[in-house]
Amino acid sequence: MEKPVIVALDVDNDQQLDRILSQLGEPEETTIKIGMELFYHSGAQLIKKLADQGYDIFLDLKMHDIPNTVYNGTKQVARLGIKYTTVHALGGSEMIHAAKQGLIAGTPNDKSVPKLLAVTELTSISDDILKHEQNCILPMAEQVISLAKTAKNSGADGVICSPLEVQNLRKEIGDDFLYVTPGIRPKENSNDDQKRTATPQMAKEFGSSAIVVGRPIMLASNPQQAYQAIKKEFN
Ligand SMILES: O=C(O)c1cc(=O)[nH]c(=O)n1[C@@H]1O[C@H](COP(=O)(O)O)[C@@H](O)[C@H]1O
Repeated sequence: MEKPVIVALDVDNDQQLDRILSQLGEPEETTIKIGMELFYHSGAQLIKKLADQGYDIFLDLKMHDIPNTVYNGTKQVARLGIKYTTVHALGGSEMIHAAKQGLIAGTPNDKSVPKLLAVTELTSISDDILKHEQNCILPMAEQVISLAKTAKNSGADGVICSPLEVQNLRKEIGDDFLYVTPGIRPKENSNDDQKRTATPQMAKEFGSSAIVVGRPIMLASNPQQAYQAIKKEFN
């Protein structure tokens, strides 16, 4: 089976949204990511509408708050018929556990519980930022492993990390866990604000379970072509 190329729909208006969706293909075969930009613009109604059309939806709200607040937050998003959602692993084991419990409590009986993905270190964080701004004493590779272990032990279904970390994570944590990787840049694209990047081909070789791609598709002169090329390179 093809591994998902999750398209980050980072737009803030319906025209752009419709234009891009019309280029991605059948909803039943397409996974889309709705992040803060579109969710704060269009809200829960849009998520329900797209889920009803058959899209697999990754609702990326990166919750990071006290456990009680996150529990109540994920309980609400579980009602929307989404497939994945996110929290920051840095919120800690109690918070990740609460997020999972909220998802279980909020999922209607006829639906599957959304998969909980914990963001390790954002792909926009460099070694230098980790050391000098986050004052982290571990190197990036070890910090990501440590956060991923906490996530797994707290009930998360997978992590968000850079493709560069997946091989190590699979060795340390195993294959029964999702490794979803943004920071994807085909050779011809610039890195923008991303720091720990890889091509779709590298992500495939390193063992990413799925890749998340935004601007290389959204800003392409031909998004349909860019999406198809990335799918082919990753699978
Ligand atoms: O949780 C995410 O999806 C995420 C985590 C991370 O560490 N880095 C990261 O880029 N993302 C998201 O992945 C997408 C990447 O977008 P592009 O850099 O445009 O491909 C954005 O929607 C980010 O919010």
